[in-house]
Amino acid sequence: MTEPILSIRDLTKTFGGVHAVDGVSLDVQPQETVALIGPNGAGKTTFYNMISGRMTPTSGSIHFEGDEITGLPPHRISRLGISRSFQITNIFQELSVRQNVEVALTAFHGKALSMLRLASRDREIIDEAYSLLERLGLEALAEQRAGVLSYGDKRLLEIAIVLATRPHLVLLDEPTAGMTPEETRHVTHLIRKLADSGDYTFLVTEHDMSVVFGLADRILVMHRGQRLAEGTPEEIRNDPEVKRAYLGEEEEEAAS
Ligand SMILES: Nc1ncnc2c1ncn2[C@@H]1O[C@H](COP(=O)(O)OP(=O)(O)OP(=O)(O)O)[C@@H](O)[C@H]1O
Repeated sequence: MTEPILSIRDLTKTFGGVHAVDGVSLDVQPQETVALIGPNGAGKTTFYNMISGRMTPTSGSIHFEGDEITGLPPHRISRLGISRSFQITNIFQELSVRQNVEVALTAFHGKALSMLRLASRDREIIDEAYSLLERLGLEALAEQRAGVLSYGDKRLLEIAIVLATRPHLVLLDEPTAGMTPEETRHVTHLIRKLADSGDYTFLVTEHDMSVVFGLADRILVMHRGQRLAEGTPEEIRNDPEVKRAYLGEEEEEAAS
């Protein structure tokens, strides 16, 4: 068996008396797509924030590619190869779709981030930008101003920008949140293709179960900060405890 790319042991975060994440362990193998799911307040965001360095764990450890990264600041973690896609916060609205990816690639390749550099039209960067846009199905929109893209296409551009930094592990935060059903299907299909290419390892949080079951090789279910279950989509779909946790949530909502 290969070494996990990400290895998390007994990760815990408490806020006062609240155990937001309570002793959760997880291994992610290279090229795997793992989904992290759970009802509202399960601790998913806190778990993610600890991996990306936005929050320091109360206890437990996180190893990435064999090195301990527990408690490192976000910029160090990102430099080591973990990238997190936020909801369209990295996009330069006034630049074209292509230029947005070129800026990310230029920064990644350590070249001077000037418009002059962009204007010089470095062949390597142009080719790589087009290849990324093609992988995200955005090549026809390459010359559009990013600000006029649909919400779904902006989220795809955000993923292209994240991939431009050649991350070894990509954290996708609800990649289809706020999308129409058609956009959701399209984005799920594209991420599945990226995952199937074997070039990426994904850790995904998502509320939409059709997306989770369409994407994940393995699913970790959290509930009230703890690990409730872990398994293949099939195992999770049929797990009575998982059903109960989600049904319980619906019953609570119905009663309130
Ligand atoms: N900064 C904080 N201070 C205090 N409590 C917090 C803080 N962040 C999260 N919590 C609590 O920790 C628990 C887990 O929250 P978290 O946001 O991680 O859950 P989640 O699974 O991401 O939920 P959702 O699906 O609703 O986004 C909740 O009870 C929440 O109120």
